[in-house]
Amino acid sequence: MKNIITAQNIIKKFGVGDEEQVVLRDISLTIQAGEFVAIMGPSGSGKSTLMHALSGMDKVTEGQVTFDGKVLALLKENELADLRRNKMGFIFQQPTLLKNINVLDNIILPAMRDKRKHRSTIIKKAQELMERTGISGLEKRDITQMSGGQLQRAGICRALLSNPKVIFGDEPTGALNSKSAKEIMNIITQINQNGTTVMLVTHDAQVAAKTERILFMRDGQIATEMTLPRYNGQDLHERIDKVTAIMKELGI
Ligand SMILES: Nc1ncnc2c1ncn2[C@@H]1O[C@H](COP(=O)(O)OP(=O)(O)OP(=O)(O)O)[C@@H](O)[C@H]1O
Repeated sequence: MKNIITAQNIIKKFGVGDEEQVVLRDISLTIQAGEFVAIMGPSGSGKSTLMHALSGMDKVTEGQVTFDGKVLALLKENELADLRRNKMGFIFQQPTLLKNINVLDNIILPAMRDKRKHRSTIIKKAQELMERTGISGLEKRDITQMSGGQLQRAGICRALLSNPKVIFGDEPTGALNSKSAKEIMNIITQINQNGTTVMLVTHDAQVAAKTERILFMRDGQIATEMTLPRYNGQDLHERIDKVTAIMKELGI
Protein backbone atom coordinates (compact mmCIF):
# COMPACT_ATOMS: atom_id res chain seq x y z
CA MET A 1 0.00 0.00 0.00
CA LYS A 2 1.12 3.54 -0.76
CA ASN A 3 1.45 6.21 1.92
CA ILE A 4 -0.91 9.06 1.13
CA ILE A 5 -0.30 11.20 4.23
CA THR A 6 2.74 11.29 6.47
CA ALA A 7 3.15 13.52 9.51
CA GLN A 8 6.61 13.72 11.03
CA ASN A 9 6.95 15.15 14.54
CA ILE A 10 4.30 17.82 14.02
CA ILE A 11 3.78 20.45 16.66
CA LYS A 12 1.09 23.11 16.50
CA LYS A 13 1.05 26.09 18.79
CA PHE A 14 -1.48 28.88 18.97
CA GLY A 15 -0.83 32.27 20.57
CA VAL A 16 2.43 33.76 21.80
CA GLY A 17 4.09 34.45 25.15
CA ASP A 18 1.79 33.87 28.11
CA GLU A 19 -1.01 33.06 25.67
CA GLU A 20 0.90 30.24 23.94
CA GLN A 21 -0.93 26.95 23.79
CA VAL A 22 0.62 23.77 22.42
CA VAL A 23 -2.26 21.95 20.76
CA LEU A 24 -0.43 19.20 18.84
CA ARG A 25 2.53 17.72 20.72
CA ASP A 26 4.95 15.90 18.47
CA ILE A 27 2.61 13.73 16.42
CA SER A 28 3.98 11.31 13.82
CA LEU A 29 1.65 9.12 11.76
CA THR A 30 1.22 7.54 8.38
CA ILE A 31 -2.06 7.09 6.52
CA GLN A 32 -2.04 4.63 3.66
CA ALA A 33 -4.07 5.06 0.50
CA GLY A 34 -7.48 3.50 0.93
CA GLU A 35 -7.56 3.60 4.73
CA PHE A 36 -10.75 4.47 6.64
CA VAL A 37 -9.67 6.38 9.73
CA ALA A 38 -11.50 8.04 12.62
CA ILE A 39 -10.02 10.54 15.06
CA MET A 40 -11.65 10.50 18.48
CA GLY A 41 -10.88 12.25 21.75
CA PRO A 42 -12.26 14.72 24.25
CA SER A 43 -13.27 18.22 23.27
CA GLY A 44 -10.16 20.38 22.90
CA SER A 45 -7.76 17.43 22.52
CA GLY A 46 -6.70 18.67 19.07
CA LYS A 47 -8.73 16.50 16.66
CA SER A 48 -9.77 19.27 14.28
CA THR A 49 -6.35 20.92 14.53
CA LEU A 50 -4.74 17.63 13.49
CA MET A 51 -7.09 17.32 10.52
CA HIS A 52 -6.40 20.93 9.53
CA ALA A 53 -2.65 20.23 9.69
CA LEU A 54 -2.87 17.04 7.61
CA SER A 55 -5.00 18.73 4.94
CA GLY A 56 -2.89 21.88 4.72
CA MET A 57 -5.82 23.98 5.92
CA ASP A 58 -3.48 25.27 8.58
CA LYS A 59 0.33 25.36 8.85
CA VAL A 60 2.19 23.39 11.50
CA THR A 61 4.59 25.18 13.85
CA GLU A 62 7.23 22.43 13.65
CA GLY A 63 7.58 19.14 11.82
CA GLN A 64 6.47 18.18 8.36
CA VAL A 65 3.33 16.94 6.61
CA THR A 66 3.62 15.11 3.28
CA PHE A 67 0.48 14.61 1.19
CA ASP A 68 0.63 12.35 -1.86
CA GLY A 69 4.41 12.80 -2.07
CA LYS A 70 4.32 16.60 -1.65
CA VAL A 71 5.72 18.35 1.43
CA LEU A 72 2.93 20.84 2.20
CA ALA A 73 5.22 23.49 3.70
CA LEU A 74 7.22 23.66 0.45
CA LEU A 75 4.21 24.42 -1.74
CA LYS A 76 3.34 27.93 -2.87
CA GLU A 77 -0.12 29.19 -1.89
CA ASN A 78 -1.57 28.49 -5.36
CA GLU A 79 0.01 25.00 -5.48
CA LEU A 80 -1.46 24.20 -2.09
CA ALA A 81 -4.87 25.50 -3.21
CA ASP A 82 -4.65 23.32 -6.34
CA LEU A 83 -3.70 20.27 -4.31
CA ARG A 84 -6.57 20.84 -1.91
CA ARG A 85 -9.06 21.44 -4.72
CA ASN A 86 -8.03 18.44 -6.81
CA LYS A 87 -6.91 15.80 -4.34
CA MET A 88 -8.86 16.51 -1.16
CA GLY A 89 -12.57 16.67 -0.42
CA PHE A 90 -14.02 18.20 2.73
CA ILE A 91 -17.26 17.37 4.49
CA PHE A 92 -18.20 19.51 7.47
CA GLN A 93 -20.92 19.20 10.11
CA GLN A 94 -23.03 21.56 8.05
CA PRO A 95 -22.11 22.17 4.43
CA THR A 96 -21.57 25.82 3.56
CA LEU A 97 -23.94 26.16 0.61
CA LEU A 98 -25.04 29.47 -0.88
CA LYS A 99 -28.68 30.43 -0.40
CA ASN A 100 -29.22 32.30 -3.67
CA ILE A 101 -28.26 29.48 -6.04
CA ASN A 102 -29.81 26.05 -6.56
CA VAL A 103 -28.45 22.70 -5.38
CA LEU A 104 -26.74 21.73 -8.62
CA ASP A 105 -25.01 25.10 -8.95
CA ASN A 106 -23.83 24.84 -5.35
CA ILE A 107 -22.38 21.39 -6.03
CA ILE A 108 -20.50 22.43 -9.16
CA LEU A 109 -19.33 25.85 -7.94
CA PRO A 110 -15.82 24.89 -6.69
CA ALA A 111 -15.17 22.61 -9.70
CA MET A 112 -16.08 25.42 -12.11
CA ARG A 113 -12.96 27.29 -10.96
CA ASP A 114 -10.90 24.73 -12.88
CA LYS A 115 -10.88 26.27 -16.33
CA ARG A 116 -9.59 23.03 -17.92
CA LYS A 117 -12.92 21.31 -17.34
CA HIS A 118 -16.06 21.83 -19.40
CA ARG A 119 -19.27 22.81 -17.61
CA SER A 120 -21.16 19.95 -19.30
CA THR A 121 -18.65 17.34 -18.05
CA ILE A 122 -18.86 18.75 -14.53
CA ILE A 123 -22.67 18.74 -14.59
CA LYS A 124 -22.76 15.14 -15.84
CA LYS A 125 -20.47 14.03 -13.02
CA ALA A 126 -22.50 16.06 -10.48
CA GLN A 127 -25.70 14.37 -11.64
CA GLU A 128 -24.11 10.92 -11.31
CA LEU A 129 -23.05 11.79 -7.76
CA MET A 130 -26.53 13.13 -6.92
CA GLU A 131 -27.95 9.82 -8.12
CA ARG A 132 -25.43 7.87 -6.06
CA THR A 133 -26.18 9.84 -2.91
CA GLY A 134 -29.95 9.71 -3.36
CA ILE A 135 -30.74 13.34 -4.25
CA SER A 136 -31.25 13.13 -8.00
CA GLY A 137 -34.20 15.25 -9.11
CA LEU A 138 -33.32 18.00 -6.63
CA GLU A 139 -30.96 19.83 -9.01
CA LYS A 140 -33.08 23.01 -9.21
CA ARG A 141 -34.22 22.96 -5.60
CA ASP A 142 -33.51 26.01 -3.48
CA ILE A 143 -31.22 24.95 -0.67
CA THR A 144 -33.51 26.53 1.93
CA GLN A 145 -36.01 23.81 1.01
CA MET A 146 -33.74 20.87 1.76
CA SER A 147 -33.51 18.70 4.89
CA GLY A 148 -30.26 18.46 6.84
CA GLY A 149 -29.62 15.00 5.38
CA GLN A 150 -30.24 16.23 1.82
CA LEU A 151 -27.91 19.20 2.37
CA GLN A 152 -25.19 16.89 3.65
CA ARG A 153 -25.63 14.68 0.56
CA ALA A 154 -25.17 17.78 -1.60
CA GLY A 155 -22.05 18.63 0.42
CA ILE A 156 -20.73 15.12 -0.24
CA CYS A 157 -21.39 15.46 -3.99
CA ARG A 158 -19.46 18.72 -4.00
CA ALA A 159 -16.59 17.12 -2.09
CA LEU A 160 -16.45 14.16 -4.51
CA LEU A 161 -16.67 16.11 -7.72
CA SER A 162 -12.91 16.39 -8.23
CA ASN A 163 -12.35 12.63 -7.60
CA PRO A 164 -10.29 13.41 -4.50
CA LYS A 165 -7.76 10.95 -3.12
CA VAL A 166 -8.73 11.77 0.44
CA ILE A 167 -12.01 12.84 1.99
CA PHE A 168 -11.71 14.69 5.30
CA GLY A 169 -14.86 14.83 7.40
CA ASP A 170 -15.23 16.94 10.55
CA GLU A 171 -18.24 15.56 12.44
CA PRO A 172 -20.08 14.90 9.15
CA THR A 173 -23.06 13.34 10.94
CA GLY A 174 -22.95 15.64 13.98
CA ALA A 175 -25.93 17.79 12.98
CA LEU A 176 -28.18 14.99 11.72
CA ASN A 177 -30.90 12.85 13.23
CA SER A 178 -29.97 9.21 13.74
CA LYS A 179 -31.65 7.93 10.56
CA SER A 180 -29.93 10.52 8.34
CA ALA A 181 -26.65 10.00 10.21
CA LYS A 182 -26.82 6.28 9.44
CA GLU A 183 -27.55 6.94 5.76
CA ILE A 184 -24.73 9.47 5.45
CA MET A 185 -22.34 7.02 7.14
CA ASN A 186 -23.40 4.36 4.62
CA ILE A 187 -22.55 6.75 1.78
CA ILE A 188 -19.18 7.61 3.33
CA THR A 189 -18.43 3.91 3.86
CA GLN A 190 -19.26 3.25 0.22
CA ILE A 191 -16.92 6.06 -0.86
CA ASN A 192 -14.13 4.39 1.09
CA GLN A 193 -14.95 0.96 -0.29
CA ASN A 194 -14.63 2.43 -3.78
CA GLY A 195 -10.99 3.22 -2.94
CA THR A 196 -10.98 6.77 -1.53
CA THR A 197 -9.06 7.32 1.69
CA VAL A 198 -11.42 8.70 4.36
CA MET A 199 -10.53 10.44 7.60
CA LEU A 200 -13.27 11.51 10.00
CA VAL A 201 -13.21 13.47 13.22
CA THR A 202 -16.03 12.23 15.42
CA HIS A 203 -17.30 12.09 18.98
CA ASP A 204 -19.67 9.31 18.05
CA ALA A 205 -18.61 5.73 18.85
CA GLN A 206 -21.21 4.44 16.33
CA VAL A 207 -19.49 6.38 13.55
CA ALA A 208 -15.97 5.40 14.59
CA ALA A 209 -17.03 1.75 14.91
CA LYS A 210 -17.72 1.65 11.17
CA THR A 211 -14.18 2.74 10.28
CA GLU A 212 -11.11 0.48 10.23
CA ARG A 213 -8.58 2.47 12.25
CA ILE A 214 -9.26 4.78 15.17
CA LEU A 215 -6.76 7.29 16.52
CA PHE A 216 -7.61 8.25 20.09
CA MET A 217 -6.29 11.70 20.96
CA ARG A 218 -5.70 13.11 24.40
CA ASP A 219 -4.04 16.40 25.20
CA GLY A 220 -2.51 16.95 21.76
CA GLN A 221 -1.13 13.47 21.31
CA ILE A 222 -2.33 10.18 19.93
CA ALA A 223 -2.80 8.27 23.17
CA THR A 224 -3.49 4.98 21.41
CA GLU A 225 -5.02 3.57 18.27
CA MET A 226 -7.03 0.51 17.32
CA THR A 227 -7.72 -1.28 14.08
CA LEU A 228 -10.90 -3.06 13.09
CA PRO A 229 -11.68 -5.34 10.17
CA ARG A 230 -13.72 -3.84 7.33
CA TYR A 231 -17.33 -3.30 8.46
CA ASN A 232 -19.65 -5.61 6.59
CA GLY A 233 -22.90 -4.66 8.29
CA GLN A 234 -22.41 -7.25 11.05
CA ASP A 235 -21.34 -7.05 14.71
CA LEU A 236 -21.81 -3.28 15.04
CA HIS A 237 -22.55 -3.60 18.76
CA GLU A 238 -19.34 -5.54 19.38
CA ARG A 239 -17.38 -2.93 17.48
CA ILE A 240 -19.01 -0.10 19.44
CA ASP A 241 -18.23 -1.92 22.70
CA LYS A 242 -14.56 -2.15 21.71
CA VAL A 243 -14.44 1.57 20.93
CA THR A 244 -16.23 2.60 24.13
CA ALA A 245 -13.99 0.31 26.22
CA ILE A 246 -10.92 2.21 25.01
CA MET A 247 -12.67 5.56 25.50
CA LYS A 248 -13.41 4.54 29.08
CA GLU A 249 -9.85 3.34 29.66
CA LEU A 250 -8.52 6.68 28.42
CA GLY A 251 -11.13 8.67 30.34
CA ILE A 252 -12.51 10.18 27.13
N1 LIG B 1 -7.35 29.17 15.44
C1 LIG B 1 -7.15 28.94 16.73
N2 LIG B 1 -6.60 29.88 17.53
C2 LIG B 1 -6.37 29.66 18.83
N3 LIG B 1 -6.63 28.50 19.46
C3 LIG B 1 -7.16 27.52 18.74
C4 LIG B 1 -7.46 27.68 17.33
N4 LIG B 1 -7.99 26.52 16.86
C5 LIG B 1 -8.05 25.68 17.93
N5 LIG B 1 -7.55 26.27 19.04
C6 LIG B 1 -7.43 25.67 20.37
O1 LIG B 1 -6.80 24.43 20.24
C7 LIG B 1 -7.37 23.46 21.11
C8 LIG B 1 -7.79 22.23 20.31
O2 LIG B 1 -8.86 22.59 19.45
P1 LIG B 1 -9.50 21.56 18.41
O3 LIG B 1 -10.61 22.27 17.76
O4 LIG B 1 -8.44 20.96 17.60
O5 LIG B 1 -10.04 20.47 19.42
P2 LIG B 1 -11.06 19.27 19.13
O6 LIG B 1 -10.49 18.07 19.79
O7 LIG B 1 -11.36 19.18 17.69
O8 LIG B 1 -12.30 19.80 19.94
P3 LIG B 1 -13.91 19.63 19.71
O9 LIG B 1 -14.17 18.17 19.89
O10 LIG B 1 -14.49 20.46 20.79
O11 LIG B 1 -14.21 20.14 18.33
C9 LIG B 1 -8.51 24.15 21.83
O12 LIG B 1 -8.07 24.54 23.11
C10 LIG B 1 -8.80 25.35 20.96
O13 LIG B 1 -9.27 26.42 21.72
